[in-house]
Amino acid sequence: METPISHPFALTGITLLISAFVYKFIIYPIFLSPLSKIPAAHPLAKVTSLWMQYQRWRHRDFDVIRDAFARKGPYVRLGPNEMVVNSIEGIQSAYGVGQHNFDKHWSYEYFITHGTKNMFSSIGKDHGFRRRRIAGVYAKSFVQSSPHVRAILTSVLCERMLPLFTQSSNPAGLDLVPVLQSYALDFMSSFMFGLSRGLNFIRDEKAREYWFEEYNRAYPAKDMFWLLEVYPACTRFLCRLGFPLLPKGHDEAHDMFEKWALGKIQESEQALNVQLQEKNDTSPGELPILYNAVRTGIAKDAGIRDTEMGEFTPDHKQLCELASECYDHLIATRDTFGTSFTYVIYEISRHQDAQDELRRELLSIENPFVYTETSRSMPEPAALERLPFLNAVIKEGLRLRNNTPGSDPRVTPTHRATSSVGPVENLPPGVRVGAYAWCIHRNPDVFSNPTQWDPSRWIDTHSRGGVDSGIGSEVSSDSDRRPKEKGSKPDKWFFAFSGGSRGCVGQQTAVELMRYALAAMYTNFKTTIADESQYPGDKGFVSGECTEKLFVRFERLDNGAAT
Ligand code: HEM
Repeated sequence: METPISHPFALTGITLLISAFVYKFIIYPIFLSPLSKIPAAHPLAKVTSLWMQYQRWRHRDFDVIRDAFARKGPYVRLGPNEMVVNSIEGIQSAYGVGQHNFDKHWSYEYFITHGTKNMFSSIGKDHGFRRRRIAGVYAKSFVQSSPHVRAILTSVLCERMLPLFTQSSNPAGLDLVPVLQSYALDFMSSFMFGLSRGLNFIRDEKAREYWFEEYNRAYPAKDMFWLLEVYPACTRFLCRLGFPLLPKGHDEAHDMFEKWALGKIQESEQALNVQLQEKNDTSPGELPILYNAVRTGIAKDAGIRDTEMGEFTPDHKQLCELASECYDHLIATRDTFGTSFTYVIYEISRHQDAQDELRRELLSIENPFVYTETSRSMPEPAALERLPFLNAVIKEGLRLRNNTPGSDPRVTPTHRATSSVGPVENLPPGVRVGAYAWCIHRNPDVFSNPTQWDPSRWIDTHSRGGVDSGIGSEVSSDSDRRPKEKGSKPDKWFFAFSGGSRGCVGQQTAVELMRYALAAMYTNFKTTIADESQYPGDKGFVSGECTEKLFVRFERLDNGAAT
């Protein structure tokens, strides 16, 4: 009797199946795919994404990618459908604007909260639409001129942070990481909800510690592989089966933050309602700025006119959308600002000559930020913006310490048949493309002695004409030393805030916060490193568990006069 396998049709079928398999999974990716022209980080990367996923699981992904760039050049293949880039042309393709803007990878869906998308987790037109609602309140012109922003900054800086530095006479120093995280979180939460509804972590250490602990449960740096690379639903299912992939209390911590954010939204709605009904001038700092911007956007989309805003009451779905957006900006702040800014201060504290130069510059302005029991005279934003050295130390710090452990992945979009990334053409939709500012900022052809902290690389001593701090300024100055002109090579390669239409919406605010804090600190204090044994310097990332510590000594100067 004839066995099924010896039947000629069955044999042909199996042969065809094997041929199709070999073609699709071996011949096509190795020889025919547009990605086959890109050197692979590892031979297996040509045919399977498992090699890269294994590196991610072991937290070795960054190391293997950095080594691959060194060995293979600026375009490296990580899988049959994945590549990373380390050139400005590559970045401009993947992180560009408009037509050139790629979609975000699905892993960003992890940042959906309250069952609804926010700007960070949305793609395509939906993203642009959400971003337009809030871009105005993050614009430099708004941040620098709003009396509410100034009131919040004065309160957080002069009533919370500077008194802490003044009291910090311990020779063992003050751990700066949580303090600077708190500075940004206190400011941003007040910017969102109004000063009296914002966080107060600089003063309330216990509340801060509890929040940070829960945060690490909700966003466990070590376990993010499971949440970002394996579908969260699948991860949760495996956890329910008993696999300990996520820390205990992960879901509860998430729920706690969602409830907390929704509560703040309800408080802000009540406060705003009173402000709209009374039509009085809101006390400085009390307007829930971000909440109001998102709420106005939602109301306008629902057809409410400006004159009817007082009668608008968001329903539950709209309140969730408001909570999701505002809470996401707190996550963005927690994950980036404190770590990057600590590094800026770390380098200034290690380089006393640079610190003296910075202090001289800060004391040279018309209204220096001298802080005493009775005087809190904050300079105007433009006076700080035009200081070349102040802006240079910020930019140099951000050059060396800015990156998340991941590559902020994009994917070639579905709305066109093929895309190009730098010289690599004809990429089909769905190819994952990533980049690391950490690597981009250490290119020796762009940044001489790239691993050296050197703020002078951001200063031109001879140029003339309009001055641009390179972090969003256009101010004229009489000094011979000017920030590097916009469009210079290092400036073009500056990628700390990412780029294009999905670049950091909070960058002007972040830089403003840094300028003011540095002006306050270095006009009035001298800083030195007390203990850096638990600090990774420029080797670390932003986000993560923030277990790093940097102890800094603060020495009060006599009314800001340099010692
Ligand atoms: C030094 C501090 C900061 C750094 C280095 C930084 C860096 C970045 C980067 C690299 C991105 C792009 C991420 C991606 O493509 O996946 C981003 C996006 C974003 N950042 Fe920041 N950021 C900082 C501070 C802030 C602050 C203070 C806020 C507060 C609002 C903020 C809010 C955001 C938001 C909402 C996005 C998403 C933008 C969008 O999807 O259109 N960031 N940031």
